[in-house]
Amino acid sequence: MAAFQIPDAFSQQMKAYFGSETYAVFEKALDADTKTSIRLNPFKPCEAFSNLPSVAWNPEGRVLEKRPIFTLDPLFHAGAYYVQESSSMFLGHILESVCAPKDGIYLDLSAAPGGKATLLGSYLGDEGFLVANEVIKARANILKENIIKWGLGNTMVTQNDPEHFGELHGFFDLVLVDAPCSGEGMFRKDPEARDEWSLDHVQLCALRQERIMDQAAALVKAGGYLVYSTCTFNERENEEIVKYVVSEFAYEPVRIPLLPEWNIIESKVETDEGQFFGYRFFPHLVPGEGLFVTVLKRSEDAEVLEPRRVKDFKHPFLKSVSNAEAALIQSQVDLPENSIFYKLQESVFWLNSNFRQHFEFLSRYLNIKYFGVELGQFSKSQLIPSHEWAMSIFPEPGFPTLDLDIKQALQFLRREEFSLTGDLPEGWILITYANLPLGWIKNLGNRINNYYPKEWRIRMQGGEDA
Ligand SMILES: C[S@@+](CC[C@H](N)C(=O)[O-])C[C@H]1O[C@@H](n2cnc3c(N)ncnc32)[C@H](O)[C@@H]1O
Repeated sequence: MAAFQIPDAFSQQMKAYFGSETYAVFEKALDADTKTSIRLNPFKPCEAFSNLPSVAWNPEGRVLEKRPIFTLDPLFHAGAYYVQESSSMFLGHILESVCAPKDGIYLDLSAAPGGKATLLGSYLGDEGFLVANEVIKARANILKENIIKWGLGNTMVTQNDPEHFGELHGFFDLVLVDAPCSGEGMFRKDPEARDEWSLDHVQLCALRQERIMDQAAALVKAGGYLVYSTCTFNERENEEIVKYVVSEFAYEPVRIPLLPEWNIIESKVETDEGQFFGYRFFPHLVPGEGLFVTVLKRSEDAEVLEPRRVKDFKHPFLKSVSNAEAALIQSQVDLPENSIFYKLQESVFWLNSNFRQHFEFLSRYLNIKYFGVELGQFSKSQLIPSHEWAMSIFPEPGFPTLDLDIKQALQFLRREEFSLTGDLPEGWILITYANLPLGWIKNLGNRINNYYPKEWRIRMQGGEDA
């Protein structure tokens, strides 16, 4: 028996959905090669991908001719792009179509590794604020790393179970639930997913999705949006969940405009509350993976929770920064006017002060793993810059910059020793590749210390000839 066969019960289900003839085309597509795509970071512009075709529904998406070794591309480590299959990038089209408020507070409830969270962050830019949450600790760490690399400073990474959001009903302008699912849409990209599939697993996933939606649907404020997606085709985990949500909460349908050549299938979901819409991506019709997504609008008479003012901010780990310390930071670092600072352990963090009240309110309930931009630590009144700061889109004025070629950049990313010729100033130097920051070195005169984080260093050899 061949490895990773398509399960019989799955074939029957899909035959019933498509009919035998279309099913045969669909099944064939499950064994075809996938197309690799990336989504560019609009705040870290680079020329490298300008000649590649865009993803049809997302101008920041690019379709690659073949899959490169991303580990050996310094631009990948610089956060210039995120590797994301193209169906998932439809979220960008949804945000634009519904004119989701750019100055809103968004929540991505199941955000790791961060594909959709970085897309939401790009959309919000410096106007809005995103809570990117992941319940599983190891996955929350990966999410944090990806948010740091994306570098926008508009995101707070939390590690909480959806149940922990119970005090935040009506708080968010938009909530995304990209739910854990039976993964039928991954049968092409990840054939092992076929072996993990069973009807029992589908049912287990659906019940978990209902539990997650019991929490998530309550978190959206009146007039806000709930976006629900899965990477499965199963109606039990898709259309049935839409029916479940609208039977429990007051939501209105949202219809997203499509171009016929995109080959995205609109699914009409008939409920006791009227007709709702879902969008289905099938591998024989689109270049990306299988996906289902729906958008619902919370009724205007639902609740709205404004963050209550926290008079004297108190938190077990997070401390406010005194006016004197804030002035010292501002004197050494050229940051936007709307800046506020906090200390976590010994590190100083920057946050957009427009979101101070929201952040302080959220910090009462959520387990914070990262937020804003970690700037560094003070030593004798001097700020020792952090790697997180180097990865952020804030300029690093006052620090000299050195742009490396591909060979040197890979040596830097491997934390290998390398020599640099020319007149280098002593002290901290920001290392860049194609003018995008990669991290810090410190020139001590007789040697150079490489401050690329040990846990991020690349172990793969090669790539210098790219
Ligand atoms: C499909 S993935 C999310 C992918 C992510 N949105 C992205 O675009 O990169 C689903 C996530 O839900 C998380 N998860 C698992 N069980 C969960 C639960 N009970 N509640 C919320 N999230 C859960 C998983 O750990 C996983 O990271």
